[in-house]
Amino acid sequence: MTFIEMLRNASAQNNSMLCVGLDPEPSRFPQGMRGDAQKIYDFCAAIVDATADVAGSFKPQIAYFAAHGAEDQLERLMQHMRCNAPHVPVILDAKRGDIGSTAEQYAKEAFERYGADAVTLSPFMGFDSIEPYLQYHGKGAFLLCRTSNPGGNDLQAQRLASVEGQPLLYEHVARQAQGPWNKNGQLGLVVGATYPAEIERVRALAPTLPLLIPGVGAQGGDAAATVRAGLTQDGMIAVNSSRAILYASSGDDFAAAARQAALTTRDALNAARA
Ligand SMILES: O=c1ccn([C@@H]2O[C@H](COP(=O)(O)O)[C@@H](O)[C@H]2O)c(=O)[nH]1
Repeated sequence: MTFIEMLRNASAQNNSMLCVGLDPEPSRFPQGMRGDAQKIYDFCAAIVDATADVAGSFKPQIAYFAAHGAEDQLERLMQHMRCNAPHVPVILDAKRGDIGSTAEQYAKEAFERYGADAVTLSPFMGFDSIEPYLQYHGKGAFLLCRTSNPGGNDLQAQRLASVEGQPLLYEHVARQAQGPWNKNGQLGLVVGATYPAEIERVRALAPTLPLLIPGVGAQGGDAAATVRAGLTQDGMIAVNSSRAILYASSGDDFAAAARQAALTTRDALNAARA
């Protein structure tokens, strides 16, 4: 099954456009685990188990594991998700971008070492930096397009004078991903929930691509505006929330609280469907 089929099936089965983000920060763990980087797997596995029937996708952010030398725990977590939530696709948020030969190694890391269903990529180095990921049949890749952070505009909103019609850089990325770059039919785009007008613009340029939309929850993006701007008949959305779910409680009830936060977010997204 391809990544896009998995995303469609999981979204339908769990009635969910919510992507549960896994950004484990030991200093924010509940009392008995606090500050202990050896507990990253236990913390994340508890969140996965509590949200497996609520999430349309999971998104571990690799930096939160690598910063603690916890890549082995990420491997175990990926295995845990495959066993305990096999219907939910996993998007490895790695934001890789490098020349082709190095990209081959990053693709191997994401899809062979970790067994991710999709990965996030920076398209800044052009198509040859994306191509190695497309060699993996059925695997997905989300290209950064209009990111959720305020500085995203520094480059992404610059006009490309060399391209016909003079689009903004993020508009050009959206067009390339919808068109000539989408060699395996599994490309998607990352667009921030903090910029609903840009989500709408990206959706107009890329009507059938899945959009990964971080920025609701801790970053304050509007869930309803996100759905109205991004969701269409042909275009799926995966709306990510990480900290607001992971740290809904700092007590021993953290997993139950995460589940409740995930349910509330999922229901808010569903309520905004047309
Ligand atoms: O434009 C982007 C691209 C990626 N992210 C990532 O999403 C989560 C957001 O976490 P919250 O706690 O829900 O704010 C995080 O992993 C970012 O690296 C993004 O925020 N914006």
